[in-house]
Amino acid sequence: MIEVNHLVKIYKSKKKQVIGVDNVSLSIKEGEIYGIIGYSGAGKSSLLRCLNLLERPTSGEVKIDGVDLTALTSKELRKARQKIGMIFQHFYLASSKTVYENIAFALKAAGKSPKEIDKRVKELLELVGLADKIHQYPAQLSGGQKQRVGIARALANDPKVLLCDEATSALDPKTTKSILNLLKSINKKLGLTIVLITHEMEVVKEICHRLAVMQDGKVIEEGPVYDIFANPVEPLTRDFIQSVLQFDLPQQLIENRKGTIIKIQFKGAIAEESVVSELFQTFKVKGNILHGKIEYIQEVPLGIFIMELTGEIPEIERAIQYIQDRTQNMEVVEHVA
Ligand SMILES: Nc1ncnc2c1ncn2[C@@H]1O[C@H](COP(=O)(O)OP(=O)(O)OP(=O)(O)O)[C@@H](O)[C@H]1O
Repeated sequence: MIEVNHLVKIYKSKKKQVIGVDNVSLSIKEGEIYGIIGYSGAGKSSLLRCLNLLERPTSGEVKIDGVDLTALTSKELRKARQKIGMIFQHFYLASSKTVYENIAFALKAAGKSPKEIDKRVKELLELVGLADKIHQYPAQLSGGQKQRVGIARALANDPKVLLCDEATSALDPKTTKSILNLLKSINKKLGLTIVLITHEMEVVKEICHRLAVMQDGKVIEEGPVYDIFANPVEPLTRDFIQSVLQFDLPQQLIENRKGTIIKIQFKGAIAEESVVSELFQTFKVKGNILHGKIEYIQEVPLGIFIMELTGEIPEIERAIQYIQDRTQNMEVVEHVA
């Protein structure tokens, strides 16, 4: 659906040049929600804006449905852009126009008749749950409602792709969740491909299928969200995951313990099995859970437990082997002989 090949974006001024995107190649599948995460200045906006050529890449290709956007004439590009909707952190609604007029504007620009426009605006407002706000002005709406208008406007001309530029960053957590749920349901209902940039792992965890982590203009890690949560490779990726799943115990707490401290990660179906309770039935060890959490990522459980085991050393060793065999993912944090 979206192919990005060796994309480079360099901003040049008289005095210096800044690299926004540094040789990024990506492939985003049709119907997928694809997240791009990174700290401020990592190059997320530059990359996203190159996907619809709001920024023209310095070099490289952006193909949507096999068509290289960088090779189109401006007329062809205007047409191609109708298939790529975009929503923004600060909504960018026209303050002097009603909700109806804000959405109708996008349809008028695409040459639709007044009758078609009327029908479509009403359909879109139903879809985003704002039918009762049709004649309100943006100033009369909450942030979440404004973003719903932004989404309706972006969907007006039946795009195949929706680009979301920090679409929930200006919203409180509850409103963020409701906008993410709306995006999720649109993705399912319309089969829309969604690309979103964010600096919040919580957003990624909530709705993305795949993820790219950006740093200094480069994609440093990429893959299915579950796999990245379960096995982050790069330190920056671990940092982002820590913000959602606190895996580590304070060193002071570990130092005050007398037993062997182990960290177990349960992935997928095993997270729902009774490995821990079977452990205590099978071996003469005592266990003290110091930390435990199960998160659901794409509805698949990912569990983390940090436990202190006490008892005879050979029995602890057998217990550790048992957990290792069952989970294939266990680490001894502190071994106390
Ligand atoms: N129009 C521009 N002119 C010059 N430099 C730019 C321009 N836009 C972005 N940059 C630079 O490119 C780099 C990447 O910026 P970009 O906005 O893409 O990052 P980001 O990850 O989206 O950050 P943020 O989350 O703060 O928006 C930064 O060093 C930035 O200063």
